[in-house]
Amino acid sequence: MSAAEGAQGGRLPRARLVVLGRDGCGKTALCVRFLTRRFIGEYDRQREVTYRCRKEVDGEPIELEILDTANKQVSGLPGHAPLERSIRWGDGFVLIYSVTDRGSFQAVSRLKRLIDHVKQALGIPAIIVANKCDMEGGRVVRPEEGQALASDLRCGFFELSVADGGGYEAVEAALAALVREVRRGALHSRVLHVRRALISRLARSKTMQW
Ligand SMILES: Nc1nc2c(ncn2[C@@H]2O[C@H](COP(=O)(O)OP(=O)(O)OP(=O)(O)O)[C@@H](O)[C@H]2O)c(=O)[nH]1
Repeated sequence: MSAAEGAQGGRLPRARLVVLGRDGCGKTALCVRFLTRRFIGEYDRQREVTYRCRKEVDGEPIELEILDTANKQVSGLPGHAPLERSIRWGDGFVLIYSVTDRGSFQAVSRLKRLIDHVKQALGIPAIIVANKCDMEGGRVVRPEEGQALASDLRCGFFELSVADGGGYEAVEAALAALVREVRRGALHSRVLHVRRALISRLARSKTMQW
């Protein structure tokens, strides 16, 4: 796991985050907002892009790689090979939908199931972001529905607008929560690793005594 590897190898800890969601829900806008603090209205992007940046979360520096997946991948659900490759690569996941698009909301459960399936594990760090809450007039997904889905899937939940004045702070808070989860997961696997090593060493020394 990259966050753990970095800490042990003396390099800056790293985490790989993957942004997943239906086309047009604001994946690129979210990434660009996080990286540049700006909201840029239109993008012409067909392929996935990986962004790299250094940030501080809770006063500790971290190197982030953020994969902005292409919409083609998500509409190809389930079992689309490039999407599965992206999921295998990631340590933590942003599942984003637009509150103005029920289809994007429905895609979140399918994406989460795919993550659990590809990773063959439960409790993979993931957050749900309900985007475009500035478009109250066009809202078709209520905040309670998003909250209920997040509790069901055991994910953090953030309703925000990437476009709004406070968009940067909201996106930063959401991604910081995800980084914390990734760090917790990395710590947990380090503890398990040490525990396994100790048990096997103990077993070996007992064998020698006999
Ligand atoms: N009003 C409003 N518009 C937004 C918001 N976030 C993104 N948009 C707009 O929604 C459209 C789609 O945003 P993108 O970031 O390209 O969405 P995407 O999920 O990357 O789309 P694909 O690349 O097609 O998968 C753009 O016109 C954005 O300007 C938001 O919070 N509020």
